[in-house]
Amino acid sequence: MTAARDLARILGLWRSRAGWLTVGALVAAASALAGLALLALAGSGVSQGLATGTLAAGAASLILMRPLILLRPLLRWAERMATHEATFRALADTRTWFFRRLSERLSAGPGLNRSGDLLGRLVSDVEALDGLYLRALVPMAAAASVVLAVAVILGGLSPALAAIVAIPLALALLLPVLVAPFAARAASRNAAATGALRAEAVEPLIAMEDILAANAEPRALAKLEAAADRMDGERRRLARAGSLGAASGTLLTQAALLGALAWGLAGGGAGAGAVVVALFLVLAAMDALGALPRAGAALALAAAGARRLLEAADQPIPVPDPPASATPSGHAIAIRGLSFTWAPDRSPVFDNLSLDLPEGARIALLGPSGAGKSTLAALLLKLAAPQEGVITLGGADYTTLSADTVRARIACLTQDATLFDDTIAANLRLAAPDAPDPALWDALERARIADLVRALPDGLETRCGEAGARFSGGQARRIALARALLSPASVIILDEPTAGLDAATERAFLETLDTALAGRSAILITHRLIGVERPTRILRIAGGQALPAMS
Ligand SMILES: Nc1ncnc2c1ncn2[C@@H]1O[C@H](COP(=O)(O)OP(=O)(O)OP(=O)(O)O)[C@@H](O)[C@H]1O
Repeated sequence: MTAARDLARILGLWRSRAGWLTVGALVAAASALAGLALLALAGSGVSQGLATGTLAAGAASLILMRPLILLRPLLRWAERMATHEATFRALADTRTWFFRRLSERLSAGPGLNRSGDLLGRLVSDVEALDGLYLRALVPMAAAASVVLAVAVILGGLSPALAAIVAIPLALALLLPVLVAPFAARAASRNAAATGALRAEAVEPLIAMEDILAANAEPRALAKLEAAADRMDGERRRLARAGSLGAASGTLLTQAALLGALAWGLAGGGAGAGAVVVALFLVLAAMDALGALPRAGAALALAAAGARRLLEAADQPIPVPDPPASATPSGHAIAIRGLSFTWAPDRSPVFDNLSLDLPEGARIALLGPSGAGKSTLAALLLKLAAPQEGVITLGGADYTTLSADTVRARIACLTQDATLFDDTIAANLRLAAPDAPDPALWDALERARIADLVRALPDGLETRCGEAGARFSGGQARRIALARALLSPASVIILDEPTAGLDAATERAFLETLDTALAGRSAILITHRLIGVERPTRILRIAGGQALPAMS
């Protein structure tokens, strides 16, 4: 039941592709019917030959067969083209939809899932959905039209013969829905095992240096092998359900074949000619029905994929947007009576915290590790929402502001800011897509990294490597800092901006903080001040409160 509901929701996502999907199914049905017509004509030719003692009597059928002989491969080709085109479009839509849903849900908070598992959902679970259309719905539509045509053709010759042949064939049509529940458990475990395998592979690959340094390679490999074994086991179980379906399909088509023969031998009314036609029709139907047992496993796999996608996509949004955003007047920030905990079973990070950041102010926020400095940044960026208290930006309550509105006014250099595997210019333009090159150089100058970039043969076009691997930690941090400084936002949060910088560069950057942040408000999150930052206020986060502090 849940499976049917999940699959119906996925089909709902594909609504805008209904045209392509319907054309694909219709062409597939036409192609199957052309195959049926070909063998029906062959059967009728042979039966006329049998009746007159010479195959020449079937010449009329042969003439009719000629266009079909050309049409059939043409329809097959068109079927492949149309069904695959429809699938590619529907799956592309699903991926975009899923990615958007994830981006709304994973911005902060306790990790929903391991990244490798989420990657699995985005790739293999979405791919499993192609089976819903390509391997289940399309073959089922084609087979149903063939069985219907067999019943109609034979019904014209003999209703009894039509019943004997069409009933087992119609039963074979039910195979996908009968096989799917048997395959469901294995399919769902297979999907989970595939996700786990990806997670076991992705995590060590991302952190390979740490794995090698700890001599933990054999352990990582053993976990990977165990996950692969689990996945293989489930795939074997799935294959068993598929073979059971295939055997039942063969049994049913043979029952139709033998039924027609037995009816003929027993001297059924319509004569040998009708039996020959019936035999040819069953042979033609076997082609279309042959795909159905696989359709059962495909349905189960698609349902398992759909469940995993919807499970992740339906997580509650940590900070829902209001239906329409208010517009802040200015960018002064005020926090009143804020209480926040990351999860109900965790101790609160803030308890009745109040804080003001007037326009143009620069607050230095100090506090021991784990005090909640980065959590405050997450709350100000609307990546998390307080359980109690009010935050306002330019006089507007955060609950009336969309995340986009807030993030257009508040930029942040997070503690673990990442560089992407693209050029330096593209990494910088994440913050300001239309910024011209001189603005990029200006931001790099302010972050004290322009000289290094200038010395690179490709300058701004130098690729950063995955997670900025091309650069040292401190260099990558300064490029990320330049990105934050490039942002046109009026409030900048700098979470440990000088982490990874040597003392001289740190001092040089902090001394120029005034120019770097000219005209903007700023929150400087740091463990310690070195005396050159010139903040307008210094606060210490401790015990869930922001208290005035001496540096
Ligand atoms: N995304 C998150 N999900 C769940 N808990 C979190 C998350 N971020 C922080 N926490 C928890 O909130 C508390 C405050 O952490 P936070 O990172 O805000 O401290 P911090 O003052 O920035 O520390 P540090 O100086 O070490 O960076 C910690 O107990 C931490 O475990």
